[in-house]
Amino acid sequence: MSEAILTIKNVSKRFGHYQALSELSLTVNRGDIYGLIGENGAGKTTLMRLIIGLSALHQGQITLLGENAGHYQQALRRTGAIIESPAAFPGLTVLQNLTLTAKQHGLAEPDLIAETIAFVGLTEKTHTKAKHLSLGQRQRLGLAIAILPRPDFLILDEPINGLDPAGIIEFRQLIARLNTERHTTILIASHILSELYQVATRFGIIHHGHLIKQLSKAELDEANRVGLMITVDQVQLASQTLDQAGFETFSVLDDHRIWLPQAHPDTGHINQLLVSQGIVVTALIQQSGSLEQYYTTLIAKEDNTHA
Ligand SMILES: Nc1ncnc2c1ncn2[C@@H]1O[C@H](COP(=O)(O)OP(=O)(O)OP(=O)(O)O)[C@@H](O)[C@H]1O
Repeated sequence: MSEAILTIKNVSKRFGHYQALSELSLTVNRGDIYGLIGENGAGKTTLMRLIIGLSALHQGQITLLGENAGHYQQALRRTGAIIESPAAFPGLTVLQNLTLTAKQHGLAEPDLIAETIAFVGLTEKTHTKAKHLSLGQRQRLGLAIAILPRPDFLILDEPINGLDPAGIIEFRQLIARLNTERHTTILIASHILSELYQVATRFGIIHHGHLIKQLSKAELDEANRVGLMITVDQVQLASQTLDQAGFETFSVLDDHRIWLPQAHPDTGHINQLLVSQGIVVTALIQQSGSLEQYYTTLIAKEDNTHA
């Protein structure tokens, strides 16, 4: 069973008469890259601020790394966050900023700072003041500050806002490496859904302060009918061949077509496999919807229901 790193149960938050979050529940499991999606003002930042105790929780329950909000002892030490803007001091160099963070956390390992600077690709900028870094470099310095104490859990609010395409790809790769190499569980909010799709393993969609959907990437792909459509002359034989080759889930749609759900980058291999059995393959077509399409359709349905 998956271990929950963050559990949010029935959390509501009001600002005066304004209901920013309503009875919101979600779970982030160890190893997830959990993508939080929602339009401007949906409540993502409000939720992130509640999680790390920047804002007081009055209704509902938040459990972070086994401790309840309001009674955190170790949970915040094990959590890194970039919420709103990165925490670097503009007049300090990259090295000075990280030295300060190390002191604040009582970290004395001599190689940790240089390793972290290298991890985010800022070695050449070690002695450059934060205010002289480009936006992308400043974002990476913010990330370095957040990950220096090697947190188990990382919260990132719109970390790629304003970055150029190359900067976005670099940042996405850093997030993926943190997750695979350092096993960091990550909660990330972003409006750039095509990027979020590429990095996240689960998604939560917030709309007007409600969580309207939580789903895994596989469920999203299934809902979007992401998969491979194969058209052949002998559907029976093709089905047996795929079965024997270990393809577990596929459906025979009619006399000629087989549907393999989820993305299959190995179309060449599948083609070869079928052709080697004397099957004529007339088409192998990858079909894909997008997270953006899924999200806009869901929001439109939701708004219609409540119109
Ligand atoms: N301190 C506050 N006082 C009053 N209203 C607030 C406060 N903080 C947030 N809000 C309101 O709560 C709603 C949710 O804001 P929040 O910043 O969480 O949205 P968001 O999903 O992060 O949006 P964005 O994508 O624009 O960052 C907004 O309507 C905002 O104006």
